[in-house]
Parts: sequence; structure tokens; C-alpha cells
Amino acid sequence: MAAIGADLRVNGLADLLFLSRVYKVSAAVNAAAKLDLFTVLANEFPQGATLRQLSTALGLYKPPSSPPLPPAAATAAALAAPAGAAAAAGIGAGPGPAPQASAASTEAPTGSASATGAGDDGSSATSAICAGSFRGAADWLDLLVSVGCLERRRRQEQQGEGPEKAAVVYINSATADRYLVRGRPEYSGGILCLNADRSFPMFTYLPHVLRHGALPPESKATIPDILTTFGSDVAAAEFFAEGMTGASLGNFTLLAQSFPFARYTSLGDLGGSAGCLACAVAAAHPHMAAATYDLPPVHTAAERYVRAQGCEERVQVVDYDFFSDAPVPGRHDVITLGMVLHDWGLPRKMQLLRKAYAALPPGGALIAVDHLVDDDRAASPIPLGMSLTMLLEFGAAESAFDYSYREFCGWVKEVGFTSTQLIPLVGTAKAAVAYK
Ligand SMILES: C[S@@+](CC[C@H](N)C(=O)[O-])C[C@H]1O[C@@H](n2cnc3c(N)ncnc32)[C@H](O)[C@@H]1O
Repeated sequence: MAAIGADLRVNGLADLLFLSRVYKVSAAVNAAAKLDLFTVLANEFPQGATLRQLSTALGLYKPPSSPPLPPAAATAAALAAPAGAAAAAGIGAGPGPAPQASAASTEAPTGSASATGAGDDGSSATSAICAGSFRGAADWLDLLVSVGCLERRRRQEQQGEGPEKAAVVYINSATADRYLVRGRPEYSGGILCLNADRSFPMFTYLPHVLRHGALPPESKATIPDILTTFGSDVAAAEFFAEGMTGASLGNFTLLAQSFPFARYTSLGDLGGSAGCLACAVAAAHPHMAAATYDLPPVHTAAERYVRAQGCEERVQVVDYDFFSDAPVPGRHDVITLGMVLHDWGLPRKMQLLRKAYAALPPGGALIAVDHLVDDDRAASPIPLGMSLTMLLEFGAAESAFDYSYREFCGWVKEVGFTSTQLIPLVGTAKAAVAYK
């Protein structure tokens, strides 16, 4: 697991196989965000929740119970269970709340589970023990423990009139509690949901796109066209904006600390989505005025985000089509393109760079944040994966792509900028800066 998010290098067969399996782990984490697991845990079970409580609260699938195992089989099954399951087996837990409607149809009294002593809260991967329990949930929650999203603890519980027993409970890890609980100021779960619903399903069409140059028509039924998402579908635009905030918040927070904003007065963020970059800079630099520019479908989401960050006095939300003939409306000495330049093919990239150059005063700065590809294109799995995602999103006609710092420097020189700078951000993300 250590390699996830770290420098991924394919050194041999084991690493290759590891990489091919990472998808399943990340899909399980995405599913947790999509099902609001972390939010439910934080808001409904601040002391932690048992497998049964959580499964019930989330409406997870529970198969019909099977008859109790004979004692000998039950013992054998318990012994065969993996370490985590065996530890949980025998630890009784509270009965938990009444199941929700979605779980009720499969709700069953503890049958074979009680024969092993595991109860519904025994986190077991052995089907004999899991019969009558929430199949899937234990594997899933323990996977999330394994990647540091959840912690498993023991909680003392009174069993009716009986003695106290220790229940195994799941609780958010500090990271999950900070970043994956909806409503927290640094909530970033939107990108996991966007990956679950959009990027991952889209990537399954990669073989088709490599052969034919475009997504197959049937993909449109489940994945809204990106230009519709940007341009007219408010719900899709808001979902996308929440995803982008999750993807970009860490980078923009770091950018606000790393770039010398003290020398400037006003920021204009083109394609600012919910306003994450403008808010990060405004919050860190009280002298800076900021405006976030995007298309009308994200306006309401941006106003909501800016208000939630307490930045409504300092950050303007402005509808502006950056491909229109109109110049950038405000006067800014810093213009930013956060995860925007990679959305487009070369002609539109150059159009955006020229527009930024025209809007800036001498000495002004253009900052492009993206996952930059290394100059040799030999050590960039994440940026090149991102680049392929752009191809899938925008199609072969646009031919959007992620780029290297060397390419960036060539383009901005052609446009007229005089010098450049590279600022590392989170992981492979970087800020490429061009000064006028
Ligand atoms: C990949 S997102 C980046 C969002 C944001 N900068 C971030 O990183 O969180 C690209 C943004 O560009 C916006 N966009 C697309 N076409 C645009 C246009 N013609 N004018 C203004 N914004 C546009 C989209 O609505 C979207 O919010």
C-alpha cells in the first residue's frame, strides 16, 4: 500500500501486478465517499459504530440467514477465519438500531453467526460466519482500515441487564475526519465521488478510444458530455465543481503559501469553478482582492462555497466565458488557470495564454496549475493518466493534453512573457509561472 500516492515505479512483476490491483482499492475508497460513510460516522456515531450499526445506517446488503452451523463446523470456520475476523469473533456487540427500509428486506436474526459467537459484528471473510451478516461490509470496512481511512477500536458496552462487553467499532481516522466529512472546511471527498461516477467509468473505455479516437455513443447514457457539464447542466456542473474542489484544495492552499502574493494586489482565476483558488489566496493574504470567473452553471455553487469560506467580502463570483472575445473583466496583476490549461488542445491553450498576457500589466504573473509531465515522459504515470483522462473527456477533435514545464516555457515565450518559474505543489502537481 505504501506505493499508493507515492512515486509509482514499475520495477518488476510484483509492482506491475500491484499497480493493476490498485484500481480495486481506490474504487473501494471512492465508494466509501460516495456512500457518505465518513459523514455518517462523524455525525451519527462520534464514538464509533459497529459493523451492524454502520451497515444498517448505510442500508448495506444483508443476505438471508442460513441455518446455524453445527458446533464442530462453527469452530472450524472460526479457526479458518483471518486474523482480523478471528479477533472480532467472540466479541459481542449491541443490537444496534432498527434496520432501514433498504436493509430490512434482507434483515435476519443472528443464526449461524451466533453459533460462532461472532454476531453480526464479527468482521469475517468466511462465508459460514458471514451467513446472516452483512456480506461485503466487513471486507470493505477492514480494507478502509488497511488504507488508513478508518480505525478499529474496542468500545465497552452494556448488554441490557447483562455484563459489559467489548464491541469492535469503526471510527474515522484523523485524515478521514478532516477531509472526508461533508461540511468540514477542508472537505475533499468530492473528487472521490467524481472518480467513482465519472473518471473511473470513463477510463474503462480507454481501449475503445485508443482504437477509434472517441468514446462510444453508449457511454453518453451514463457519463454526461463534458461540454454539457461545463455549459448547461447545473446539477452536473455542481457535482463536477465539488469534485474539482476536492482535487485542487491542497494545491491551491500550498500555492497561496508558496507564491509571493505579497508583491501583488489582485487575483483573477479563470475557470475558477467553486472559487477554491480565489478563497485560498484571499484567506492567506488579506491585502489581496480576488475574482473567480466561470460559466453560469457553477455560479450558485461558487457563491455557496465562497460564503462557506467566509470570503464573500473579498472574492467576487463572475460569469465569464474565457473563449469569448471580451477581455478579462477585472484588473488583475495575477491571473491563474487552475487545472484549466490541460483541458484544451494546443490552439485553445495558446488562446488562453494570449488572453492572460493581454489582461496583465507589465510585471504581472500568470500561474498555471496542472500535473506536469516530466520532460522525458518516462516518469509520469499520474500526469499521463491525467492526460489520457483529458483525451477521454474532450475527445480526439479537441485533443486536450497534459504538458511539461519545457512545453509551457516555449508557449509563454512565444506569447511574450519574459521569464518563468516552477513551484512544486502536492504530489505531481506544479505551478508553472510566467512573468510579463
Ligand atoms: C477542470 S475544471 C478546473 C476548476 C478549478 N480551477 C479547480 O481546479 O478546482 C475547468 C473549469 O473551467 C470551466 N470552464 C470551461 N469552459 C469555460 C469557459 N469557456 N469559460 C469559463 N470557464 C470555463 C469549467 O466550468 C470548470 O469549472
